Amino acid sequence: MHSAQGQTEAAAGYLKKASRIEIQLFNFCISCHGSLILRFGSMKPVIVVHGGAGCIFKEREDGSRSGVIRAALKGYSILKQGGCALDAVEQAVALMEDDPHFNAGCGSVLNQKGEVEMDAIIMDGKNLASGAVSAVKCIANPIKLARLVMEKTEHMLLTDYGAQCFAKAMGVPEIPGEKLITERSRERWMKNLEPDSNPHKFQTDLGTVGAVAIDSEGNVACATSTGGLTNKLVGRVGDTACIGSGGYADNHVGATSTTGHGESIMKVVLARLILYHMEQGMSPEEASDTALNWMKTRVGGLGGVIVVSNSGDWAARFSTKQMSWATVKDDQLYYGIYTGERLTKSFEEALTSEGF
Ligand SMILES: COC(=O)C[C@H](N)C(=O)O
Repeated sequence: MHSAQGQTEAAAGYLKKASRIEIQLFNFCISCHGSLILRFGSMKPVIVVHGGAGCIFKEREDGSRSGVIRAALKGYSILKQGGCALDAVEQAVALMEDDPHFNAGCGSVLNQKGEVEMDAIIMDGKNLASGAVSAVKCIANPIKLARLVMEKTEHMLLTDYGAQCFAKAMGVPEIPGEKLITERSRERWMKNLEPDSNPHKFQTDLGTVGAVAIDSEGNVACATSTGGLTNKLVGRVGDTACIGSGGYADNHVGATSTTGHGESIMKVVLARLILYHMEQGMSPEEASDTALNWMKTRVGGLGGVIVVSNSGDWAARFSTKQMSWATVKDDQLYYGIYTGERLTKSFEEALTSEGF
């Protein structure tokens, strides 16, 4: 054992042993590129939510602000209790679907026929599993149905009648379509039908909802839900239901959820594009701005995004006039609606002021 070879063998043996010890001490994983990621202890959880990019009308501003804050608090509470990122994003989005201030679930905009048709997607960054529904009617929480598609089928996207049959089979209660329609969405629909109406007027104040999160295990997830565009053609499927456009999550990079002009988002595959920029070394903020700028210059589309990286860095960026968003990290809430606005409160204080 005094030869150089002997020493090398001894060192190799020691390393083998040491790495076995490390395996026992630390939670670790090997990425598909073969790099070893050691996680010392657990990740700090982070959640970011949005309530839609666009031009938020004054009458919807307070409701939209408080809706995203409540959703972020809900999601963060789940993460803080050791819950997983998937549960946090699903519950945060479901809360906003139930809130009539947003264009998702109850409060969804109406299609040309005056009906609600909703799209939703959820994705698990651990294994790239994803589930989506498009053009679904008469259910309260499309995001929950999307999760069932992910977990109970071998498919990734169910649409319209097929999604409705699946919902029935899963015991998801069917509700009257009227229950999803608010006074505001019906008024807009009627105004848009007037011959001299400006078809773009209400297209800017919509309110799609979304969430991204990282949990204490380092798993990321995203969820997005929408009623789509006002007075859209029956059967129109937007970006929200399409993997890579409305959202994407991959533990090797991070997670993102998008909002804005769906047809533009689909043309540049916005969610995956942001993660691609991050893979090339950009921060979540740089990647978001670069991708949003590309969408604007290449196809003339505006939108907004939320991002969390696999190291817990986050961003909420938009090229529209406004986007309501809220984040909780390190027990601190951050939120805003206007460009450059970043208000903050402690998590505990926010829980009390929101009546949780
Ligand atoms: C803010 O509006 C939206 O996000 C709409 C959604 N992206 C759609 O086109 O279906």
